Amino acid sequence: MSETPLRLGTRASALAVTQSTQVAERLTALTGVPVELVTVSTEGDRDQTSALRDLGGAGVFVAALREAVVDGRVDLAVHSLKDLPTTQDPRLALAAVTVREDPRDVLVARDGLTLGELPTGSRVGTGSPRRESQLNALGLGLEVVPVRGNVDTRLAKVTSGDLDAVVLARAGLLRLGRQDEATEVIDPIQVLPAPGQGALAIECRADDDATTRLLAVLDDPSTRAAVTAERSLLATLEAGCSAPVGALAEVAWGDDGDEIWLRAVVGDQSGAPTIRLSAAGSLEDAAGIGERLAAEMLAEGAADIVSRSRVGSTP
Ligand SMILES: NCc1[nH]cc(CCC(=O)O)c1CC(=O)O
Repeated sequence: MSETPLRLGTRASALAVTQSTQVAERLTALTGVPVELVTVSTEGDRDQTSALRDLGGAGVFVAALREAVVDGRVDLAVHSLKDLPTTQDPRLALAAVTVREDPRDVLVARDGLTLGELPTGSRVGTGSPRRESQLNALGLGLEVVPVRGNVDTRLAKVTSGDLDAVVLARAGLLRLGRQDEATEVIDPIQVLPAPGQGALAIECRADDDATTRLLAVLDDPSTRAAVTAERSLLATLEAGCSAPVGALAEVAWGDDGDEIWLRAVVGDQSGAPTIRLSAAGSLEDAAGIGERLAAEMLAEGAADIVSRSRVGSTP
């Protein structure tokens, strides 16, 4: 092919490279346009010791990639949608939301154990306030231990005996071909995933019409509607990725066409009761469903919980 390749910016982690490669190959297969990967290093990758919330949340992974797109070093970037802030950067277009992978969390425990089989006092690793609060709410007496690092580092903590278990996104394990290491797929009735979990977001410059049009072939409208409901809930709660908020929207065929069913949880790390609610509506009203459910949660006291989880003074 003689065409100039599109430059796709990616982080260097195994998961980022895998998902960027999968998107690049699919884009080339569907459009014939060649794509080359360009590695961009981010503060979240360089600093492995600080807790994520001290670095400013998972948004640090996204910021450096976005800068590379904005200043033209690359033409597009692939993000895990759950890591994207809910405020859209006006310099960028969310050109595609890919078909969602399994959005659920999994447990990877020693000796093939499930959550219900882990003895009281078991050490379960997660750096996510959302996972921590929901695990605590199960009342199993688990000790939640903060962990950071890429998927491989976290899995190694179980193999080495450092931890009894870790909780991870199933989507990440599936993309890396390591899904068989999970010992339980956690039912969302127990632990709701992060808004956007399992979907990929593809961004390009807002003024780059040619790339925007090209990337549209990767967009999945029903995934986009589901994550729109989840992310509008998160935005209305004024919560970010470091808040103990889980949400899952599912699209199903109903009497009046496609319908969205949205479930959400606002948990509390200090042991206050969690708030769990759900709502349903039409696909076209995805954003409205999220906003109204968030308003209901705020009326039940979610505002206090969310504001206590905020990083420093950032809004
Ligand atoms: N928190 C980091 C992160 N961001 C995206 C994924 C992979 C899953 C996805 O694409 O949603 C992960 C790993 C994890 O949570 O286990």
